[in-house]
This record gives sequence, structure tokens and C-alpha cells, in this order.
Amino acid sequence: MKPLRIALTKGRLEQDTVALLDQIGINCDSVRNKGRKLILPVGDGSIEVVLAKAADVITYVNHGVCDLGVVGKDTILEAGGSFYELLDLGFGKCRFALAGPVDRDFFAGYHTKIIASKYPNVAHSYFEGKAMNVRIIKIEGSVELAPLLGLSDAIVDIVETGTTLKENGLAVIDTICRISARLIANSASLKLRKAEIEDLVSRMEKAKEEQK
Ligand SMILES: Nc1ncnc2c1ncn2[C@@H]1O[C@H](COP(=O)(O)OP(=O)(O)OP(=O)(O)O)[C@@H](O)[C@H]1O
Ligand SMILES: O=P(O)(O)OC[C@H]1O[C@H](OP(=O)(O)OP(=O)(O)O)[C@H](O)[C@@H]1O
Repeated sequence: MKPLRIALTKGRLEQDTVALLDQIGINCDSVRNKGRKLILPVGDGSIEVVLAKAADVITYVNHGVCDLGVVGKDTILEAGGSFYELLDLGFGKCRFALAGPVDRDFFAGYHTKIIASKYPNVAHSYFEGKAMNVRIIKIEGSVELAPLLGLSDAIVDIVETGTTLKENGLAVIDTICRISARLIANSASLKLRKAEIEDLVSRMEKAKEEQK
């Protein structure tokens, strides 16, 4: 049988995911010593880890070329898709927040507010929920720059420790929602490889319980 393919978000979530796989008995030395390789067999070879950017994890799972994925709830909320969310993995914890300059009242004045974000869909839903008309500008990174440069009134971005906001004279105006890493599954894989996936999920759940 083909190995079960798990797309794993490179970067911040990588280490915790590898640690979790190790904990449930799937040896991930190949991932730790990957060099520039992007597809790595792990454990006894019945599982393959694919290293991808967050949004691409969802694309690969959606299209069924990967059976499972590990991705942040932030990316899930932004990208959407028709996959199943199987498990909250409990790491990669942060939150989505609306933030702006400490010395300005975001709600003051009647002009249409400008919001910068790497997550325009999340920002749009948030303000739609508040029945507030805003203009959203997509920024690719270091979103905190936008209000500092006078491009936007505020940002919708990820906040973890709050250090980036603080060091740039910004503060949280409102918390939008909590974020953590999730295990997602392609819907066909969930039917076709049910036993393997259920086994993996139950081992992950057990590992999570043991960590508490
Ligand atoms: N402080 C944080 N900042 C950003 N993401 C965080 C943070 N803490 C946890 N995360 C989670 O880690 C995931 C991956 O973040 P990471 O910064 O590695 O990649 P990225 O957001 O795609 O950025 P890049 O374009 O720099 O690769 C995020 O989608 C989010 O779920
Ligand atoms: O609250 P903190 O602990 O300071 O973390 C939050 C910061 O981390 C992320 O940026 P990242 O480092 O991923 O870079 P980016 O802005 O280029 O996406 C996020 O976009 C914030 O800028």
C-alpha cells in the first residue's frame, strides 16, 4: 500500500509536530536531518511527511495528494476548503487580534477605517460580524508596519507574546479568536484509509492526554 502522506507546515509548527510524531512512536530522524529534501519517509516507512508552506498544506489536502495535514487554525479560517478538521493538537497557540497604535482611538471619527492584514478573509468576516464597513489591504508580512507608515488605521494579525506589538507602539484593541495547530484530513482519505487514520488520531489524542 502507498504510504499515508502527512503535509506538515514548515517553520513554527514543524518542531512540535515532529515531537508529537516521535512521541507516538513514529521516528522522525529523517525530518530532523532532512537537508533540502521535502518528502521524507518516517517511522517504518508506512508514513511520509511532506514539508510545505501553511496555505499549501490545505491545497494538498483539499486535492487529495496528501491524506492528512498539520496546519494552524489561522490558515484554515483564511483559506477554507472541504477537508475535515480531526483534532486540536494543542500547540502553535496564539490568537487573532485587531490591533492599532496605542495613542489613537480606533473607533473615533467617521471615516471608513483602513485595515492591513495578511488574513484579509478573516478581517472581512470579523468586521462583517460587527456590521462595520472597512477597507482591507493585503500585506504579506511584518503587518505591524502598515499603521506605523500611515497606510492603515489598524491591523488584523496573529499575536502570541505581544512583543511585536509592544515594541512598535501598538496594542490589542480586540481579540478575535484563539488559534492552535489542527490535524486535517482529506475527505476521501478519511473513508479509504479510515483504520490507519483513526489509529493515528487515537495515538495523538492519548499523547495529548499524557502531556496534561
Ligand atoms: N507568533 C506567531 N506568529 C505567527 N504564527 C504563529 C505564531 N505562533 C504560532 N503560529 C502558528 O504557526 C504557523 C506557521 O507560522 P510561520 O511563521 O512559521 O509561517 P507563516 O505564517 O506561513 O510565515 P512565513 O511566510 O514567514 O513562512 C501559523 O500559521 C500559526 O498557526
Ligand atoms: O506576539 P508575538 O510573539 O510578537 O508574535 C506575533 C508576530 O509573529 C508573527 O510574525 P512572523 O514572525 O511570523 O513574521 P511575519 O510578520 O513576517 O509573518 C505575527 O505576524 C506577528 O508579527
